[in-house]
Amino acid sequence: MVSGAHVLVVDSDPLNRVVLENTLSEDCQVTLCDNSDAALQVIATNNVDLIITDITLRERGGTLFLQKLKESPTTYMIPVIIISSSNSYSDEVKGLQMGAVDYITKPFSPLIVKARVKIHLALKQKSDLLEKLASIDGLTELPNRRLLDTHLAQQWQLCQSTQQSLVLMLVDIDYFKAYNDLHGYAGGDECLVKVAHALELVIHQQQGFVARYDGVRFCVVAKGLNSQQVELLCDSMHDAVEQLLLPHKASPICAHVSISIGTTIVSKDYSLGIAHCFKDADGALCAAHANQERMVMVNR
Ligand SMILES: Nc1nc2c(ncn2[C@@H]2O[C@H](COP(=O)(O)OP(=O)(O)OP(=O)(O)O)[C@@H](O)[C@H]2O)c(=O)[nH]1
Repeated sequence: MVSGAHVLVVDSDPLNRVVLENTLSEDCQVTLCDNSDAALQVIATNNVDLIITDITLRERGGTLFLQKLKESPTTYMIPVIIISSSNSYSDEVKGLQMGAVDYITKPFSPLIVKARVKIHLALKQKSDLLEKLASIDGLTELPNRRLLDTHLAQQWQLCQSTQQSLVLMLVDIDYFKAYNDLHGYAGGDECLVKVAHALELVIHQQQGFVARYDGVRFCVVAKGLNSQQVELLCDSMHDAVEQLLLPHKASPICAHVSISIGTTIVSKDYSLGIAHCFKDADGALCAAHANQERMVMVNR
């Protein structure tokens, strides 16, 4: 069994709940619910790895529960095993077609339930790992461009509907080609990792999001900040990188590795769209480089 996994048992029959708890609690954390509404509350506030439910697919409540789980972007990946008193072939097909990973009929053998739970937890663990690997940058371990795109699309919608400002920053390490030439590509890699972690510390303190955007550029997404707060945040990012004290003898502007930042704040004109926002931040970053300014900001 996958140690530390959290299994949610949803069954209206108290005896079944006890049997399932006894079967699984040796290897997993088990939470018991006697109805689907209580189960949805548990799922909303806890990390659940697998659900075992006795839903009856001929009843609307049963199909609705499974449908809700499979339609929500936060729960669709939780494997669901149906344990049903119906041994009808069509109910089994329906359950599997609606997204359940397995269908066990009552009366069930605890050992079979245990074995199947073990298989589905192991598969879930592997798919979680794949999902993680597909979303992080291999060098810096920051979120990658794929995760950035998903996060930004969500934040854009949220900020637009709640009338909060959305801040998008492009952060570039100055004279990095020269740094690579001096320290070698491996030395450049080490520098990238250190800068990434320094930025991550500052941005996470502000509940923001930082990803590796491309090459030596990072992208920061934050919300609800005004121009002054953005300036303070940029100062903290500059300080964090400069305090790493990574010598950069080839830089004409600083004895140590430094960064430049191009920023867009969108607070009025969301009709511009995300692509335009990136164009603004990129333009601001070019202006920061050209004028040797630490940060250039565009307000929309
Ligand atoms: N070590 C290392 N270098 C990289 C990586 N990705 C991109 N680079 C290098 O980073 C350098 C980026 O150079 P540029 O951004 O074009 O130019 P720059 O020297 O930083 O000049 P300014 O942007 O004007 O400050 C290039 O030489 C790339 O080959 C990486 O993952 N590791």
